[in-house]
Amino acid sequence: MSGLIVRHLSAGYSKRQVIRDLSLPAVPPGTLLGLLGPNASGKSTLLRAIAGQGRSSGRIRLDDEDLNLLSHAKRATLVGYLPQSLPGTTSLVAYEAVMAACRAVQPNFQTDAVEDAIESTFDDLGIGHLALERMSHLSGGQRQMVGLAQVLVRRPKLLLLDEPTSALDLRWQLSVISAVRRMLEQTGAVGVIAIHDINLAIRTCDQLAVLDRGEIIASGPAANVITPDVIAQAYGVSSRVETCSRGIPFVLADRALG
Ligand SMILES: Nc1ncnc2c1ncn2[C@@H]1O[C@H](COP(=O)(O)OP(=O)(O)OP(=O)(O)O)[C@@H](O)[C@H]1O
Repeated sequence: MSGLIVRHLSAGYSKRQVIRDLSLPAVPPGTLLGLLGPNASGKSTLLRAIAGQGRSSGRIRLDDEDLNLLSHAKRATLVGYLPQSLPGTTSLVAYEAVMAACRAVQPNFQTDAVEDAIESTFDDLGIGHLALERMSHLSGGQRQMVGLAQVLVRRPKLLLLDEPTSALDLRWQLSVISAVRRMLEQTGAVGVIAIHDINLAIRTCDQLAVLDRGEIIASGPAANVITPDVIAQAYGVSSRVETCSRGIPFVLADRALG
């Protein structure tokens, strides 16, 4: 089967197992899975494990390839992973930072092809005006967008994004998510995104999975997953799930429980 399959995954750190025997719903090509869950529930640990970083065991298949059996270099060409931390404040300009990220993974890429890919990625994200700015002169949100460009430019078959909108204002959140969705639709790649904004996740992801203490407590389409019970269990919050004028559910968090 095509797309991403994650089954019976366990992952953690030297002194701490965070995820035990976790399975995700299958993520078909061209679609986006949103990972929700409270702080420390294991979202980053899960994304890192799928990216091949840190200790893990279990089955991770992408389009019939077992990612755990691939070399580090081959896996890096297929998987684009954006960690939660923002790119560093180097003296490189944004264009060079994206070029360096591209070359790190695909050193044999033709210069013309890399330049075309960088320009179209900057255009897709609407950040052409940042291309010649030094990374050290960019705001946190601007650096986050350049970090995303470093991943999207490689057109990976699997996109793993750890809170890619955490530093962005409302307009750039929408712009970035649209660029990600367009890339998935155009290339048939698969996306998994960890995100704290439940309402943004409902509107932009094809399916959701809610993590709590390293376990998936609900998964599937937003309408089935986002219920006051699931929100109370995961976040310890009393909430209402209402329906907007476009028929899309949205969450109003009322108060912390207990
Ligand atoms: N490098 C590390 N070494 C040891 N434990 C870690 C390490 N990184 C994370 N943890 C622990 O793993 C657990 C899960 O953390 P993780 O970062 O995966 O959660 P998260 O859901 O992404 O959280 P947040 O929403 O706050 O980013 C936490 O208890 C955390 O303390």
